[in-house]
Amino acid sequence: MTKDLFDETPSASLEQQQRATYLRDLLTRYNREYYELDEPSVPDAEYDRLFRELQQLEQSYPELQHADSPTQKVGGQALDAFSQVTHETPMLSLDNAFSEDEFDAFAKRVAERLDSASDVAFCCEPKLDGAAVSILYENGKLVRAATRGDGQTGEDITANVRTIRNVPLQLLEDFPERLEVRGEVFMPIHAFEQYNERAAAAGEKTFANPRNAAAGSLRQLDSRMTARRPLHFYAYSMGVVSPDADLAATHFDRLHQLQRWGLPISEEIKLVSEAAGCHAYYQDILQRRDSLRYEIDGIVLKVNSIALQSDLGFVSRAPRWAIAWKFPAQEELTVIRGVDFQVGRTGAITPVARLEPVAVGGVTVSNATLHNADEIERLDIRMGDTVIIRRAGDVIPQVVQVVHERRPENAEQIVFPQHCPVCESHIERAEGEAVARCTGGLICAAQRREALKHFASRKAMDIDGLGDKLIEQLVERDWVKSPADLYRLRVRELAHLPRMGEKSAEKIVAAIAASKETTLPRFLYALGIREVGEATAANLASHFSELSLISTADIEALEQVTDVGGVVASHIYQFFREPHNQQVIEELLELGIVWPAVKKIAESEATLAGNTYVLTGTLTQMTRDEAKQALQAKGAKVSGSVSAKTTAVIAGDNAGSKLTKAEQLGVTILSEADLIDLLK
Ligand SMILES: NC(=O)c1ccc[n+]([C@@H]2O[C@H](COP(=O)([O-])OP(=O)(O)OC[C@H]3O[C@@H](n4cnc5c(N)ncnc54)[C@H](O)[C@@H]3O)[C@@H](O)[C@H]2O)c1
Ligand SMILES: [Zn+2]
Repeated sequence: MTKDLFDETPSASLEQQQRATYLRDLLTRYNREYYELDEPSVPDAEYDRLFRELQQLEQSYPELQHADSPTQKVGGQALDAFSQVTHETPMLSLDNAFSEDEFDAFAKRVAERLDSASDVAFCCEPKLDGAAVSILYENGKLVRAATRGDGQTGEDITANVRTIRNVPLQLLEDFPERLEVRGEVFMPIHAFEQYNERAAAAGEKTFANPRNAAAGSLRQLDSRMTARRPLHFYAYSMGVVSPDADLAATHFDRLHQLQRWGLPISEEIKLVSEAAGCHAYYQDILQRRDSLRYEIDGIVLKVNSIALQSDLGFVSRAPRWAIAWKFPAQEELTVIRGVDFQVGRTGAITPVARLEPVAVGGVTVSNATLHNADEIERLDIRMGDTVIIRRAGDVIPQVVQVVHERRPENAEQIVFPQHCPVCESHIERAEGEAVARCTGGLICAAQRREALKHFASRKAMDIDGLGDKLIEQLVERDWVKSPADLYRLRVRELAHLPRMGEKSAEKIVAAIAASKETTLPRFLYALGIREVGEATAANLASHFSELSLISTADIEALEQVTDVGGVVASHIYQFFREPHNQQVIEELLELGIVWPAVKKIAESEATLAGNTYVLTGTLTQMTRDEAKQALQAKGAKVSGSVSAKTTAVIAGDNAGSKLTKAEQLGVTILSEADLIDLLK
């Protein structure tokens, strides 16, 4: 194709025309999702990039310009479900700057247009990330509130805005007869987190970010729903005001006028005397971004003089006298390349997504937590998916949602492993629990530290002087990999550790050796089997009396033990099925761990075998513990809760709810005297 040398405006290629149409359609759909449904499918950063691209195409090729292009419009349509409000003056959007250069270009344009020799003062404000509202006061009373809608027509949300606690229903003295206030409704971060936690627990819909939460809450059809959402409001400008009102001549002063009339404004608003001051403001707020109570996506800089604002005027969708200087995006698009399964210090398995590295919130992120198997299912994530990831503040990056339309064909399902990636032990997930865990508590390198601390602790093997710090040193040096290795430590080695002399090393080795003489309950407890505390360990010991009987018992047999339910029984069962755990136990026994035999009840003495008792209230002849031991010595089970399986409830003085429950279930009730008879 030959190019006409005299034609100054080149014409768009077919490809560019198609691209422009594609972008217009796509952005129109994204607008609908964002403004009308409060459910965007891509992050703002992606929207902004596509918007820019379309803007640039339209600028380079004027024939591509369209009156109904998203670049010429504000917001989205008002929903029919609300009655509509026509704005007396349009509610506009803001132009964006994404870099210092872009801000400087804006400041230069302003100066040139104003032909001003002197510096222009700017009012600097945080750009709150919520939803714009217009609130009308007549004779000081709140009479109407509306969303921005498409800028011309918004939705009547008066009832909802009335529920926002810091929006005054009545203005304070001196107010103009008629006053329209414009500002942002947003949800403070901690309120957003609390809201989501509660919604998730109740199985309700959660919001991806505080902006969607605010916009969605504001447009509830039932204002009682809005009232339950912790929304907040800050005013940022005046709309129409009675002509006779005595208004200040600058934007900054007008904001403080609003404040005097009782309207809340942000505490971060600042006046600077020239464009350079905006740079410092940007840096200052950016640095403090993560410590603010609310989310902001940038700052807004406005020419302070109202007269100069009028001189500058507007373009189709935004004023020429203001700009939004955006911060690095906190949400971005990226692709899931793989999933790693990390093992935490307590054996919890956390799936972590490996991402195509992407800049979010000012840093490059290449991992994001997926929390657990439920979360993978809830998000419906597959390998190769394009996802929105979010990194706000110091919080670990999260995957917020999958962009389903970008899923590649044959995207593979993420399979949760059956075996620990660190030690290859079996992974188990208790019923009703979100977290899956490695069962190799004794040998898993990932859990070593915690397992050893527990093993040595006072109520377990009670090893004097083997504190947390020392254990950490031993683990770091790889001297101790399992509890058995503790008994192989030598004075010579230990004495090499920093701040450890020969004397203290000797003491510790002696203390470790002394711990070999223990009791079966202590030893069981020291193994760190999930949910096996001291009491359960003691019950196990007295029920089975021998370790080999416990380690080979099936779940049914384990459930016979006092206070051992299905979940605990399966933890115990799994633990002893793990070959690594068996091996460590064998080593420990070979290294000389011993305990006095637990007296097995002779069958002739087990007169109460098969019976389950519950003790409640205060006994006078003995303590409850003594009663319990006496019953157990006769082969009975003693349980903490009453059920239909309970043989009898033994009620002392002031027995409470357990007695009531027994009565309800028709369980036999015995007195202390009956108990004494029973024990004879
Ligand atoms: N993810 C998506 O699919 C999607 C779709 C549409 C729009 N968007 C996002 O929304 C942006 C466009 O939205 P917009 O037209 O509301 O513009 P904007 O959010 O860029 O700026 C205008 C808005 O800023 C708000 N604002 C906050 N603090 C302010 C202050 N101190 N002074 C004045 N205004 C203040 C007001 O609500 C105002 O309407 C896009 O840049 C994009 O990030 C995203
Ligand atoms: Zn493991």
